[in-house]
Amino acid sequence: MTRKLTPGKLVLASHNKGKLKEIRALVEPYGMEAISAADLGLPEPEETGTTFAENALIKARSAAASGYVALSDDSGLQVAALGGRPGVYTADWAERQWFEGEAGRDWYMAMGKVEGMLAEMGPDVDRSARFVCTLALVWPDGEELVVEGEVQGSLTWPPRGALGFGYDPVFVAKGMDQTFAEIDPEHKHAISHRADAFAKLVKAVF
Ligand SMILES: O=P(O)(O)OP(=O)(O)OP(=O)(O)OC[C@H]1O[C@@H](n2cnc3c(O)ncnc32)[C@H](O)[C@@H]1O
Ligand SMILES: [Mg+2]
Repeated sequence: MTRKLTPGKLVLASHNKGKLKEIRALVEPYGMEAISAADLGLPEPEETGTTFAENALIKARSAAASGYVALSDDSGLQVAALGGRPGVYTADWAERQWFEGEAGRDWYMAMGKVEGMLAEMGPDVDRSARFVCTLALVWPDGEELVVEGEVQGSLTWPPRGALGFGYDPVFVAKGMDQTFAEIDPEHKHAISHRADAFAKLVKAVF
């Protein structure tokens, strides 16, 4: 049985403002006081893993060195026709996309690359994609928990909507017409890859 999380401080080991906002909204109802790694002045570790779980653990272990329980999120977009790419490298394809609030839409450049590759495959190319989210929870004494969530959907182009973050304007979940950037945050929180992973975390630790 996994250890339970008692209300108190929780370090969010992410430097992505969009993610931080979503994770805060998910954990605060459970009595957790979310502080970001940047607020604590923690360094941003290099994501050298080849899986979402490895990268999530790298980030959470590094933040747990602060002495607080740490929660990290490693996520990405997997495009079926591209054999699951960009996957773990989604942020790399978008370069430093977590600055997008201030500095423009780097994910848009990454999507230029994705759309270019899909276009070469012809007009009938399969546009199925999924978002994956792996959450890692690490206690300062080394206990660890990893959970994974996903949401199936497809890519749309051109982008639509101004809500959410990252690739939300080009992702339409299965059975929906609107992109993740066109629906209310509450709606995204109910069906997203992050919500799916978080539901598993809640079952285990609350
Ligand atoms: O590592 P941290 O500091 O948490 O921030 P990051 O942005 O580098 O995050 P990842 O390494 O996990 O890369 C995830 C990529 O997938 C994108 N992404 C993840 N979840 C998303 C969501 O819900 N909507 C849109 N894009 C998302 C995100 O913008 C990144 O480009
Ligand atoms: Mg990252």
